[in-house]
Amino acid sequence: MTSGEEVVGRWGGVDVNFGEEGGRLTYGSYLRLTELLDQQRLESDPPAHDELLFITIHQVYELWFKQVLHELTASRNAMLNDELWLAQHLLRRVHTIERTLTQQVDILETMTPQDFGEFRHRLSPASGFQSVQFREIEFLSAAKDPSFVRRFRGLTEAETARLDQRLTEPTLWDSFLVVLQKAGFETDSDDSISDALRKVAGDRAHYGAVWELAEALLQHDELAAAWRARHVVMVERMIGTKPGTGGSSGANYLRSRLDLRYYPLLWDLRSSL
Ligand code: HEM
Ligand SMILES: N[C@@H](CC(=O)c1ccccc1NC=O)C(=O)O
Repeated sequence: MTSGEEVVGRWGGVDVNFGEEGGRLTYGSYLRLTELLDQQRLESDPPAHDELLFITIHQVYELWFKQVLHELTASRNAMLNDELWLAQHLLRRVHTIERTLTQQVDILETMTPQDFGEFRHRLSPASGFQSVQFREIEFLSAAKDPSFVRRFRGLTEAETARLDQRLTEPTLWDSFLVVLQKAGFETDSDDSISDALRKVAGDRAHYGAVWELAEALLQHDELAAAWRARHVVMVERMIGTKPGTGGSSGANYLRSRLDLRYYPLLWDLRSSL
């Protein structure tokens, strides 16, 4: 304990205090539950039964996106600092979150298209397309596309600043290239990078940590693709071929995003192994 803090109890043989100025921390105050549980406001009136589920699912997604950004940013920084074990450890945590995010679609699919139809017309022009954190994850992973920032409507200043920052800062791929350079490889062209990847893959005894990192990046890429595929099938089940509330062609637009890969050179490598 630091001096000046009041000891107000003992637990398991150790002195404990109950937070600042002796105010007792509770489960609810620590987790800010009054604020958190007061954030579900329905648009439908009279309230559509399933709208609470729809809002809850999306809010849970955004909380996990926040965590994913926290971990990916730290993993990127770890690569830049030559901390390869930490970088792959954090990526593995991200994988487990990403699997959970894809599984969550099952819960939303307990909603029928008819029940979604009760409140869907109230949502326009809002859409998942406007998820800033989702786009931050794409930018940080390596898929930087400034046109998304231009197409966003109604961004706050802080959100624009966050996206601009993600567009300028190093991606996970940039930091992986630094790892390859520090391992003695040239990375000035796709050919030299592919060459380096083949050497790493061919001598795992020597380049084990670099190989594990490459595999963890590929896994992140694969799990993002799995989410996109799961999302579009859910969309077809819910709204068929209707246009999206965000103004796109709907499932057609989403299908055009299915081939997106963050790390094409890691996929190309497969053909030469
Ligand atoms: C009933 C469930 C859902 C339907 C029918 C649906 C439908 C759509 C449609 C049609 C689009 C294309 C943009 C547009 O609106 O024009 C879209 C985009 C998107 N949705 Fe959903 N969505 C659903 C649930 C979710 C959930 C739970 C999330 C989780 C955050 C989500 C995240 C996104 C994201 C991130 C995009 C942009 C994808 C991209 O640009 O690649 N959606 N959604
Ligand atoms: N774009 C969906 C509506 C939707 O799913 C949505 C609406 C508002 C906020 C988030 C949403 N989720 C994903 O797109 C649709 O066209 O039905």
